Amino acid sequence: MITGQNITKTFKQRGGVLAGREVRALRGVDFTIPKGGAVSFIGESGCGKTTLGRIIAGLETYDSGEITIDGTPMSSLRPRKRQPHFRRIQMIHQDPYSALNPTRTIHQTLDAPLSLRAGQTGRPRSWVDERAEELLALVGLDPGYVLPRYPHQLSGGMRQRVVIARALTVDPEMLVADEAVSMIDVSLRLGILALLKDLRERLGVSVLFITHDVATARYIGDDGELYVIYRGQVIERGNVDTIISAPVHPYTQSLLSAIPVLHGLERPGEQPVVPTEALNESHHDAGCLFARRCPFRTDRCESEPPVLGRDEEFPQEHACFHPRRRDVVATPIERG
Ligand SMILES: Nc1ncnc2c1ncn2[C@@H]1O[C@H](COP(=O)(O)OP(=O)(O)OP(=O)(O)O)[C@@H](O)[C@H]1O
Repeated sequence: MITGQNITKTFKQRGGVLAGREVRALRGVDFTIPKGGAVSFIGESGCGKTTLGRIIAGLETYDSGEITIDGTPMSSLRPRKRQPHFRRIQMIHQDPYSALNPTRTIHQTLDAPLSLRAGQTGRPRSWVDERAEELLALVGLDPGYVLPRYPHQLSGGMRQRVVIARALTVDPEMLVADEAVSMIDVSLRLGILALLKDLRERLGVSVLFITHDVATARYIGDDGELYVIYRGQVIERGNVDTIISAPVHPYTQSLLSAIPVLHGLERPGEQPVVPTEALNESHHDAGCLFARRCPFRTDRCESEPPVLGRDEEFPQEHACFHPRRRDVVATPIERG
């Protein structure tokens, strides 16, 4: 199990007109990813979901907070001693082509980490080739066809399967799939999602999806948890089906709506949700971060920050003073 408490991260813009300006990518995020569980982080571009995924995978530092992997708080270890823990969390990036070395055959790509693993675990050399074939078969590829080939000789879907096979060489506890199907041909996406779902079921590996696409979040399993992130904060969290079928935060409602903006359905005549880019993000952090875009805001929202929590009325957690089921048109979902 992997947990995070109050994770914060601020970036300083390096170049351009905004050089020196601070970007609060994460403003105190808590999360729990159970063993074998499926969690999705969803939110619009720039909300901080990739930063959080990279922190969980040990690829990015964080300013404050604590990450605990299988009961061990990472702050109790020196950076070098953290590596073996984070190695068990493998990231699958959106572009499988750039993730693979174009000058290496798939055999060479898998041989390196497997040889290392064999050395660590005292296995014979013959195990390396056997395991490479086994892993390729596990991800739905024909080892005989794939092993001698270079990445450019494979389709995008095949390449992403190779990336997943490579991630499996270290017997990971968790796969972090960051928009893992967004650059793959639409016809092949479902196959990759089905594979991740299958690996979860067969190997007990947990899967973290980072996506802006609600259908992806939902596909992985109806026991999955959904975290809706807005400007570095989790604003709604709970069972994926519960949130998708009955979101209570106006931001989630606007995100799930088939139409690009949520009109003031509850209070006709109110202004619709304002796109983020229309706002100056640097001010108005005193109250709810969504207040200026929200058609349901009141004075309280402008001055007091709502805290993520559960009340008696709704099963999911939310950070809103005016949670309510509203009649939004959700994106149609197809689940295999
Ligand atoms: N290395 C960096 N240096 C400076 N700012 C950064 C860096 N990485 C991320 N940011 C900023 O932090 C914020 C969160 O970025 P992040 O990539 O985590 O968001 P995201 O929700 O994953 O967006 P996207 O879906 O577009 O990848 C953004 O404002 C982004 O510009």
